[in-house]
Amino acid sequence: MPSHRYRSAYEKVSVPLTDRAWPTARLTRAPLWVPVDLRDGNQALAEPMDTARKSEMFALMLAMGYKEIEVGYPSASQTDYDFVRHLATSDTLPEDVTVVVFTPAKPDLIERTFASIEGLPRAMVHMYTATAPTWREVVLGYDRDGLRELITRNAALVGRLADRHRAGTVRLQFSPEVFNLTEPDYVLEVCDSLTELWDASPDRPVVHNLPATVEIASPNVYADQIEYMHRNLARRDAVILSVHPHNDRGTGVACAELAVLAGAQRVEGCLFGNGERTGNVDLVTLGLNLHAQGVDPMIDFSDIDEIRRVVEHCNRLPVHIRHPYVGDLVYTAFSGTHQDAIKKGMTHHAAAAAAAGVPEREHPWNVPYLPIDPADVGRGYEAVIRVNSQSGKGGVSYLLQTEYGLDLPRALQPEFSAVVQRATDASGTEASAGDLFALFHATYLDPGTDPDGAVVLGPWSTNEIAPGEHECVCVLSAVEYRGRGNGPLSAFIRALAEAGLKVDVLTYAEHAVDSGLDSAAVCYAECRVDGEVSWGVGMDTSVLAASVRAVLSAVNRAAVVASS
Ligand SMILES: CC(=O)SCCNC(=O)CCNC(=O)[C@H](O)C(C)(C)COP(=O)(O)OP(=O)(O)OC[C@H]1O[C@@H](n2cnc3c(N)ncnc32)[C@H](O)[C@@H]1OP(=O)(O)O
Ligand SMILES: CC(C)C(=O)C(=O)O
Ligand SMILES: [Mg+2]
Repeated sequence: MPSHRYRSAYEKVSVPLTDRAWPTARLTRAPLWVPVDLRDGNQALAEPMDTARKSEMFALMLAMGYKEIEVGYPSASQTDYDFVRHLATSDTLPEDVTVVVFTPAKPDLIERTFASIEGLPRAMVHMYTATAPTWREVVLGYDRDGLRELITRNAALVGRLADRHRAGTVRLQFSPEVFNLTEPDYVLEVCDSLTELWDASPDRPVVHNLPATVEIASPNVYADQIEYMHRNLARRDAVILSVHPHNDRGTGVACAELAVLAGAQRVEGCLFGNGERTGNVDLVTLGLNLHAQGVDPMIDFSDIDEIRRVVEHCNRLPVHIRHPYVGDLVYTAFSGTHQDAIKKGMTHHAAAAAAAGVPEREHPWNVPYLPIDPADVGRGYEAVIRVNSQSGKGGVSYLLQTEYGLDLPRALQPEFSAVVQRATDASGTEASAGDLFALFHATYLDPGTDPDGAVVLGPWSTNEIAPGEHECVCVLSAVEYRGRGNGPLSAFIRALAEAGLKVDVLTYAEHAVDSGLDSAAVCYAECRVDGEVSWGVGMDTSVLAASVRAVLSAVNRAAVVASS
């Protein structure tokens, strides 16, 4: 790899900060969130959104609770211009929502931008110019002074046009694009001059938005850059310090979080991280990271699948199945030890909530391997555990319990899990809950084994012939037998002995499959049959019939176990 062609970030940016405070700060409340999907996300799409898709995405953002939304670059395209006009003329903008429009520092484009917002009750005009050395010299063709002069000249125009609108209805924002590669003293100089020019005050604050336009350094470097600005910006109480991370190094979320620790009050990003190249920072992950720390993100993520559906439709891009908080697989465990821990954690959670007398949805969440309760974002538990050849007894028994009401005794779980493992190893595929039940049925409830060797139960009955003495009469493989015992099941076991089958019941368990009088009972019996130990299971609406079938199942399975 020709790594020598690249320079360390520490050589490119040097921040004069030594006593940084961000490492010990805490995230205690949500910053102001500004989705920029309709501008930055949109400019990165192969097929930019038309008015219908823009409207759908905008409606989603309103429903989620965003209060500032960047809606476009109206001087760049007719679609964006028309969308802003639509908002200005439709009179549907909620009173607590401000739209942001984006413009470069070019007089004709600034004027068109202001034309687009005519009639809007509130708007923020966001002017940007790249300030980093390579952009100054190679792209724009200015030195430091020349570029500052261009910025202030165009900012003055922005200020004059804003003043022509009804007082206080237009707020102003500036972004020194590629802030993260710009000399800190130069950014301060430029931002401070605009704060003064626009006469910002605490009740009319300016937004200075400091983008990591192309992420080039580890998040601690960005945090240092933001803390330096936070401490040194003039009229700090008249400035809203905003950040705009991209994700080129895959650390956009970390940059945003550390930037907030370092003093940022506002974060721009996109839903599920759409945006130029590797994307803008993901506002959904940021919001739900706060939620998972006990901090209200002030955004409604309670139906995350619907949010994803709208975003995928509007962007015409899929969200990855492993995307944090929303991917199809992010609340799913395939591996055995994770499933075991989740099953125990869920059971413990339900019991702890019941003991505390609160609904499960209100009780503090502490389930291994699941950072949040999937129900918080509208996801069900059914997909939490899925079974393949990497799975163990915990997952298999969890699915049989949650989907079919079968509470397998602990000692039976490893045996059935081995049966599942053989099947999934052989198929190489996942086994659904339905597949598991079919396998369970075929293994225990209807073994359908060697018809010659199997004991077939014909008509049978039991009677209490004297207090505490029961008789069983049964047909076993077409021959009638009788047996007596102190209960109906022991009478049946004696009848089996008459047929030459010596059976001892070692473990016995039973439960109703559902609640209610008509519910089926399931019985599990671990038996020693002529020296061979095996499990049998029976299911019937009568508990006695289920127990007789369980013992017979153990008898027939013992023959299979002995011959295998
Ligand atoms: C980091 C960001 O996301 S920045 C936003 C980028 N978004 C977009 O570019 C999407 C929309 N853009 C467009 O549709 C077009 O670029 C337009 C309509 C705005 C302009 O198109 P054109 O007039 O054809 O210019 P083009 O984009 O090719 O070139 C940019 C020109 O503006 C200059 N420029 C670029 N940014 C700025 C700025 N912020 N302020 C002032 N001038 C700028 C460049 O130096 C270049 O000038 P030159 O023609 O003298 O060399
Ligand atoms: C805020 C603007 C200029 C931007 O999208 C960026 O720098 O990434
Ligand atoms: Mg950007």
